[in-house]
Amino acid sequence: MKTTPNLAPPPVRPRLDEPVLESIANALRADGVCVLRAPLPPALLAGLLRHFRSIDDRSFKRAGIGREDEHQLNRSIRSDRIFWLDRDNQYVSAYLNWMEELRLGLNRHLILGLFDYECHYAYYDRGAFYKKHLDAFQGDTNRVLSTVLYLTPNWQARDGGELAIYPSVVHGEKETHTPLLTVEPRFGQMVIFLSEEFPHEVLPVQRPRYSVTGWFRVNSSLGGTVDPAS
Ligand SMILES: O=C(O)CCC(=O)C(=O)O
Ligand SMILES: [Fe+2]
Repeated sequence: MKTTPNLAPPPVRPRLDEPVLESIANALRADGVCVLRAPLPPALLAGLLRHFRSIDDRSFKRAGIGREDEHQLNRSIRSDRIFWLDRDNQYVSAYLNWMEELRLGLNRHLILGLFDYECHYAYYDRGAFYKKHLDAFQGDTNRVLSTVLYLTPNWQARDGGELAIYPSVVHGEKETHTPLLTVEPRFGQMVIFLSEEFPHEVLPVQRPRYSVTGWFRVNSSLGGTVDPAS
């Protein structure tokens, strides 16, 4: 007799506990950056990675620089491939629910006026990188907070692909080349930082690297239209 596989129930609503929210808000207020070792349940992480891996290679696009011009490709700056997310998948939907709780919580704690969240999967094949950049230029964008959730299973130091975050560049001062901190892309780890503040780069990857990158945005559009995700 054929048996139906015993599928685990979907992770309906992973909780964002108040103490965790407070620690994120405090770190962002004090340092502008926050690293969380494992904020999401393993079942959700596994579901996301399964979904990520099930997507056809051809659906992943070469990432452009700047949201407005997807065609402005510059492989010397970045060589990852991306897939924008929506609520079609139950695990993505659960992730977006958690992010929505975080958005509301951060608005309560930090009065940031975060309006929405957009995110994509990012796939870095062996040899891929993303050179030093800012996710937002002051006054020129509505991205306020950048988030990255890492999904590479069993990451080891020799796999590379660390995220190096550099100190904020003060106008007129020389840029430093020593990172403020280096985030290892360990499975389940998440980093959140102020998009306009910190230049950062993804060091060359030695083994396929999986992540979910996203941005909390403010609605800075005129005339009531929110600019769409590219
Ligand atoms: O994956 C990371 O660690 C950072 C990615 C990034 O900086 C970006 O996509 O803008
Ligand atoms: Fe970035």
